[in-house]
Amino acid sequence: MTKVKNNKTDIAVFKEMKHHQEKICMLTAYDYAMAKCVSATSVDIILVGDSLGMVVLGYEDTLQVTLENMIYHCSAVRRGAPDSFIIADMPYLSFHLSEKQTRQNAGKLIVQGKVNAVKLEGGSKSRIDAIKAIVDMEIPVCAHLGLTPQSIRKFGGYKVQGKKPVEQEELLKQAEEVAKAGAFMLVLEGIPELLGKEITETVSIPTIGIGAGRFTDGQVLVYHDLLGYSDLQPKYVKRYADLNNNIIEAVENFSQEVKNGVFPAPENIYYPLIQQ
Ligand SMILES: Nc1nc(=O)c2c([nH]1)NC[C@@H]1CN(c3ccc(C(=O)N[C@@H](CCC(=O)O)C(=O)O)cc3)CN21
Ligand SMILES: CC(C)C(=O)C(=O)O
Ligand SMILES: [Mg+2]
Repeated sequence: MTKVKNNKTDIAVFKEMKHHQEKICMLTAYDYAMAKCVSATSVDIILVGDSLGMVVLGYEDTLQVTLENMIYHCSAVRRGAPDSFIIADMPYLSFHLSEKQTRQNAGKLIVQGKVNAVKLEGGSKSRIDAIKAIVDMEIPVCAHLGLTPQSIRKFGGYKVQGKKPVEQEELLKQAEEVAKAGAFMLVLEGIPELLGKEITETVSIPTIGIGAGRFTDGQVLVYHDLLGYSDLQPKYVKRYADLNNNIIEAVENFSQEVKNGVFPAPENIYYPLIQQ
């Protein structure tokens, strides 16, 4: 199988990857240092997710994240990953109120946040209109369906969506509609594996799953979750590192060495006095 050449700035690459059944890997990043690490890997897409409200800012949910928060973090991620394909989440209330505000906010993420594309949650009639308005501005849009975290008040918690046949039909219909509206990619979150497979086989655009099983065209996780750097452990997360505990151990070693005078050692000192 020939690997699709990925210059990481052309959205056509992702459609080709779907066509060649080459898995697409997406990961979140929220600042300069994280973006530098992620861009040093084979990860194809960096997502500046509104999950930053929870994992970086300590909010209870993603609803309080502002456009200014997103722009601030996007521009830091861009500085750390100058050549990567970066997608920014449109935060709650930034694409719900009017077409004019939707267009203005998407434009600000592109111009001030310096990202390549924006992502917005939902597939209702007004969300479809929002996707069309942004695509009309030559901005690539990634759609996001299923367990959309900005709908937590409506869902009454982070509950797997599309368990009932009527919900499955509705999600399949919405997936077709976001693709028809011009979305170039679709994130599927928190749905049964069979539905993730059906949607992926039905739509022409690449699907990226998080808690959507094995058959989506790619996978996305939250940086902190895969590194063991958050407390959240939903079923779909696999931990590849144990950062929380590693950090606590390292910081405790530092604190002990300060308290017992082991740090700083002579090699950490400018022009150390001769030891007596
Ligand atoms: N750190 C982090 N990771 C995420 O993936 C994430 C965020 N934050 N914040 C925004 C949303 C919230 N997300 C969540 C949060 C909790 C569950 C959860 O507890 N799920 C249950 C499923 C319950 C059911 O069966 O309906 C689980 O046990 O996995 C899922 C997604 C996904 N997003
Ligand atoms: C989990 C992904 C899909 C997301 O939307 C986020 O990080 O905000
Ligand atoms: Mg998000």
